[in-house]
Amino acid sequence: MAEPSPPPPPVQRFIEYLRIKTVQPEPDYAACEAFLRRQAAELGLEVQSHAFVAGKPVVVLTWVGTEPALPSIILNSHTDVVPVSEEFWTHPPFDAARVATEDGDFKIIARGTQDMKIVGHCYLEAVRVLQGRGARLRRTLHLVYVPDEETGGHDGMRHFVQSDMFQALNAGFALDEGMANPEAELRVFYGERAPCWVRFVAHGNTGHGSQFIEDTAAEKLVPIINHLMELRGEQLSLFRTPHADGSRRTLGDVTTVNLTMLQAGVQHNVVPESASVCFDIRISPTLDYVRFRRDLEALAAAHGATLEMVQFWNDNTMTPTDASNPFWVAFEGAVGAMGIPLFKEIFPAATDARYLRKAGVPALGVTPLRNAPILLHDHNEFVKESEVLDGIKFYVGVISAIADA
Ligand SMILES: CSCC[C@H](NC=O)C(=O)O
Ligand SMILES: [Zn+2]
Ligand SMILES: [Zn+2]
Repeated sequence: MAEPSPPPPPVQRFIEYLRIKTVQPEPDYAACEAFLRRQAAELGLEVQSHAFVAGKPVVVLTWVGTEPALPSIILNSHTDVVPVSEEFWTHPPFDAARVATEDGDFKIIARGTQDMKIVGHCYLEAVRVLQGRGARLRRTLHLVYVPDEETGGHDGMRHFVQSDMFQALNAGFALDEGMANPEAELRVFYGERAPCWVRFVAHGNTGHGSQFIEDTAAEKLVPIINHLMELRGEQLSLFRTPHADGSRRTLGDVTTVNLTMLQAGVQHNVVPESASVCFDIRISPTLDYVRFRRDLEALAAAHGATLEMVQFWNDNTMTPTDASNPFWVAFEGAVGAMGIPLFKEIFPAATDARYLRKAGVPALGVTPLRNAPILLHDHNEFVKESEVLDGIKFYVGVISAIADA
């Protein structure tokens, strides 16, 4: 059989990015920064890098616009990827194998292809295309590469948005990640659900497992668990009920509740002195998060348990998707001109865009993968070569429009 032709240069560079092991919990950020600096040098972009936490750099590549006093555009992406269970992969997850498909395309198989190196890579390639055409954009572009999104952004974007370095960017609008869609529309995320990770802890009487011990730790947790499971049931029914106009509800429209950890006990015949239960709750912006938090506190108190807020995001700023937002108008126009249908949604999980929105920078979450399986955090994550090349064209159109808005 004939050797397949080598990948086109933009795909070759994508493969190079994917081979850098920026995998949690010990991402190789040094190699990643070196890669980004090489790209910036080729493209004549200015580079700023600052590690707010040792060894975890935020790298900003800047293409100055013709009107640098205007608010700038942030093109954000995280460089870290989630761990792999290598035994479930058909190809080593950091080889970035290029495998021919029957329809003449290729699969690029690697951790981070969808989440979200395709996005960070396409930003750079789009700049390369625009520069090749001799284009000049009005607004300054900042390609921002942040660490540690996958662990909540606490060591990356959280510090960055509070920094002078961020203030100096004078950002007016941002793009960040979205999610693939098995359907034909491009999903565009204009807000996110607030992550709320809670732990209820109860203490109680102990004794021999053969007795009627009263007021035990575990039984204090039972009504708490029941209450939250009831809420879960209500929200699940709501999720399955279409909107009044017949359109289906998405996860972003409802609040999900999952019991994720339970702990108690030392031995089968010993009534445990303490017990704890953890929930991963994602609060829809349709719910009042301040009141929700108070209700959880009251629930714990009513049953003699303590409540630990492991994560609580106290903001639900949404990016306007109407004529009041000139960047939305430009985005929607550019996407429409490419003949791509849009589907507006609230992101079900948490991305770094929440820090940007809270800091006052309107942000949209987009990953240019349509008619494609959702593989983020999954085994055998891949994108097709044609999707990378189409993604570059997508950002050429979108970036030109929003940078001239
Ligand atoms: C609360 S920070 C956790 C962030 C994480 N983001 C991506 O998966 C998530 O679980 O949504
Ligand atoms: Zn991501
Ligand atoms: Zn992720």
